[in-house]
Amino acid sequence: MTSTATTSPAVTAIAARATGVTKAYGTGDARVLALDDVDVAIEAGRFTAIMGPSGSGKSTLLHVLAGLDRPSAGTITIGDADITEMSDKQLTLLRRDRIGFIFQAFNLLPTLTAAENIALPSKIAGRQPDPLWVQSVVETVGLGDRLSHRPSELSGGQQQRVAAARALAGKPDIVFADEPTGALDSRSGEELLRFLQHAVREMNQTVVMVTHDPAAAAHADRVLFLSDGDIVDEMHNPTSDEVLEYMKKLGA
Ligand SMILES: Nc1ncnc2c1ncn2[C@@H]1O[C@H](COP(=O)(O)OP(=O)(O)OP(=O)(O)O)[C@@H](O)[C@H]1O
Repeated sequence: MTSTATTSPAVTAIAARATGVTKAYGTGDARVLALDDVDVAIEAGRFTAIMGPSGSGKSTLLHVLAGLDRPSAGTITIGDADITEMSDKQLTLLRRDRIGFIFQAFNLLPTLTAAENIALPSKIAGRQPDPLWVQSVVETVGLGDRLSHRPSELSGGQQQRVAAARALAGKPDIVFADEPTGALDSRSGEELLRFLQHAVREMNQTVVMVTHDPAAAAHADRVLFLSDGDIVDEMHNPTSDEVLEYMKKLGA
């Protein structure tokens, strides 16, 4: 017997969506199709990891979703906004006001303290961040008395946690992280991933992370697998071993 809808499916808000997204680089013989007709919805309040072999299109997908690069075809929405319709200026403002970024290189300003680095994006935007929110981000990131230190006085792991706190301080609609643990030792990487996990589970943030590391991907709620420019599969609440096995199947 097939059961008809006795319970309605949970309605999940979509933080970002790609529809029919293609990204080509170069022309003629040198043309590379980095993304080939990708459709994906990134759910709000969840931690999504993007994995795939080298050259499969992970960074390109992250960059077009985040409005750092424009697709050759297809549409990207952030919340209700179609960012592919936006002018460069509108896109810059959207990135500034609604998106948080964490890159492999921490990109902190060396002359500012950790606390000043965290506050900088809001300051540039002329916004007064919610002090209680910033306090909870800073407490969770566990930097304690290091907040008054400059980046050169912090370990790589501490610097990346400052960068993560900076990305979250403005309470963005979505945070994009490109290989955020790539330059960290495994213990520092684990601390950063726990912080991102906490930001999603306890603070209802939305995080999308590209990673090469199955152990990092296992911190996510959902892992998307890319191969040759398209999403070929996904896993929910995976273990590191399950992700590793699947990556072997993809020939990575
Ligand atoms: N600016 C560019 N110009 C030309 N080709 C590019 C450019 N950026 C990426 N590509 C090509 O697009 C494809 C996808 O690249 P992308 O960097 O998105 O893959 P990736 O999965 O993130 O790779 P990796 O894991 O090695 O970082 C590759 O073939 C790459 O060489």
